[in-house]
Amino acid sequence: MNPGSRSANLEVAPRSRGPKHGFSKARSRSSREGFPDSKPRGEFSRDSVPHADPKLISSPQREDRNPSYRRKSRQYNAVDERPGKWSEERSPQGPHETRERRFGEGYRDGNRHLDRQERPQTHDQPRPRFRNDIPVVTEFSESNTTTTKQGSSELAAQFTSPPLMPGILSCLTDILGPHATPTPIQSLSLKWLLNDSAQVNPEAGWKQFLLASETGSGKSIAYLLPVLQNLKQAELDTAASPRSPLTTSSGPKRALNPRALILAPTHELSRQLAGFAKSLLHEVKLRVLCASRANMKSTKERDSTARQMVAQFDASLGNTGEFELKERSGFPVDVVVGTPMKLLEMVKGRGWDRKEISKEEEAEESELDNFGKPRRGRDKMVGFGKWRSQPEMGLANVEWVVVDEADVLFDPDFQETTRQLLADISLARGHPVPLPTPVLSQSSAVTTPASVPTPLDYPFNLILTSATIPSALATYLDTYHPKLMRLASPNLHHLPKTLQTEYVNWTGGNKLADIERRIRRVWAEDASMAGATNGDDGRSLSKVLIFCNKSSKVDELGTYLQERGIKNIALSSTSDQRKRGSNHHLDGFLRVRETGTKDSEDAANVNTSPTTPEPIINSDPKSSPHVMITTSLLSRGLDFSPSIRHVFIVDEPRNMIDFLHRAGRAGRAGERGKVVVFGKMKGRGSAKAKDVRKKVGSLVSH
Ligand SMILES: Nc1ncnc2c1ncn2[C@@H]1O[C@H](COP(=O)(O)OP(=O)(O)OP(=O)(O)O)[C@@H](O)[C@H]1O
Repeated sequence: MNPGSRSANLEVAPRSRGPKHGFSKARSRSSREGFPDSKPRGEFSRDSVPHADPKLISSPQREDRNPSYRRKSRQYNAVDERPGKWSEERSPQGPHETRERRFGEGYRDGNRHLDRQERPQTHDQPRPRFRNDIPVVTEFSESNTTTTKQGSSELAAQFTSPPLMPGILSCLTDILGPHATPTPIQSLSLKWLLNDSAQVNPEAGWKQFLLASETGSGKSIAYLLPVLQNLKQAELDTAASPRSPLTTSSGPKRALNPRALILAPTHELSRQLAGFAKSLLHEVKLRVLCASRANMKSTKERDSTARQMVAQFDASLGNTGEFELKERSGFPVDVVVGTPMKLLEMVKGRGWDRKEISKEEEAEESELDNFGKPRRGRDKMVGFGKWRSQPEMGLANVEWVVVDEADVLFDPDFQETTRQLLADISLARGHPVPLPTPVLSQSSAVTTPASVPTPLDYPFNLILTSATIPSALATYLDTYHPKLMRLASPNLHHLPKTLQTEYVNWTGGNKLADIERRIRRVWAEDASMAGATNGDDGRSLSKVLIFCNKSSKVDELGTYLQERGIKNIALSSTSDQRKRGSNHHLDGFLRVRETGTKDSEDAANVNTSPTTPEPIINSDPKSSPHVMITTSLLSRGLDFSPSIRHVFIVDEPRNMIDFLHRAGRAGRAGERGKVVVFGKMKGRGSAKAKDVRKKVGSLVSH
């Protein structure tokens, strides 16, 4: 810990003196691509923003000081928020339902809560009011933030200090290029997680960390490097007594006994993370499995077992022999990536969360669901024993757990599942922890303080990552993880520095036509830029990612653009493409890596060398989709291609957290990007619209 620390467990990386964003290589590439440097309309002057005190994120003084804002505020009134505008997002099912909606169509990934939103809703009950604005953390305030002047010298400026294993380092170099340097959050992670001497909890030996940094700042590498290196090192250390997952004393034998779990809110993100982890392991050969239900080629998901999953996983590797089965009876998978609900299903057996009912009840209930509708699919399976499958995964070997997008997975609606899994791991490892009953509310209070909550000391290393720390997560961490070491980048809770902001006014006519016009303008600018720089005939037309609040709007906009010759992919939680068992529905939009490795069914994104600009394949928007329309479903964690240089926010952001994540799908890894916020300039709701704009402005990096 730095001598100058005011807080015992929080460190913020010092501001880099090098490239502003810590992505030197990527930045030079984006410069080559000639992204316009001019300051966009509606952007606040970065100079007017005081340095990195997150408390000032919503500073009301900013626009007063900024003449640009006063001028622009006459032009843009941002967005309409008439009472009842969000009525479709409000749910008669109570706060659970409401929050599922608010977090973007719910992340329906094997998470039972999330399926509820798909059920028919009645509209005769009072609708709960939304809290429009979840404050973007006051947690990292000056009072407990260390600016680490002394600490800066201790932070890694290279990936070689502290040393990475040669195999991991060479894969990392393949991915990022030879000149890549760690981003601030990676420097912190290398210092605190990789360096064994930096034990935070020496008595217990288990580490608890939060990695918090803005979108696209490399949090995946920040946690993957220490986790993978540690796993490999442990394997080497026990080489004399070979690892034998099936011989653990506690718990029954399982096909899978991973040593690390990575939890993510969607299976799309799980696949991408699994693929990324694999790309770091070509040489050190640890085995990563993405436990995504949709991975299975079989449509009968009930028939899928861990054994089948591993078999398919092997098949997807093309029989390269890269990951050999070490024991005929077992599958030495080291890392399993998946949604908490999917992993729980593998641990407890599918159907573990269904209630047991009597035969009479069964007869009564089997035909109709709670809403009186005929049961279909999985919901039809009632009655213990008929639908419950055998557990497939053991947890006794788990020594590392990463909770990616921790603010979602510890959100009051999802934390029950996440914490159940963490408690199960603890139990399997012989150190049960209490499963706390109270769920923390959004406010800083505990809703049902049955007893004084006891801090959770899990018997494994726990890493939480997030680009945003809502107050609910801050409260949760304060309550249950007081010893957790918080590592934060200085740009936390701001938009990436390379992301510009632009406001577009609705013309007052057809909003869909306004959106179409703005898309065409993007391509016109691209074409003229390409023409001006290298005579390119428009091959470098960029792609546009559009976020709506509702599935119905996604479909409507998709159809409208399609009819006007703009091919697009409209994707919401209910889209059939999501069920196909791969990330192919995101093809052309996710970042592609160029090592020749096949993008396998279970998410293996291949490596890319940043020295080679990403190829623009079939860049005609008439023949291949250049527009993706979606909801917040795809706003979390996904590493979108640098060819997405524009994110359109066409519906009023539900809160600034959601906004940061949506906007952050562009401007990643030092690439230039632009977030275009559509809004209504005049008429009702202008006060709130100004408020939205003010808040967005205060997220701009300085
Ligand atoms: N040190 C680095 N130099 C250059 N590029 C990097 C570096 N670290 C990571 N990247 C690249 O940055 C991109 C974004 O990384 P990543 O997805 O881990 O960001 P993130 O912080 O997890 O974002 P989000 O909050 O949206 O999940 C990836 O393509 C990754 O390869």
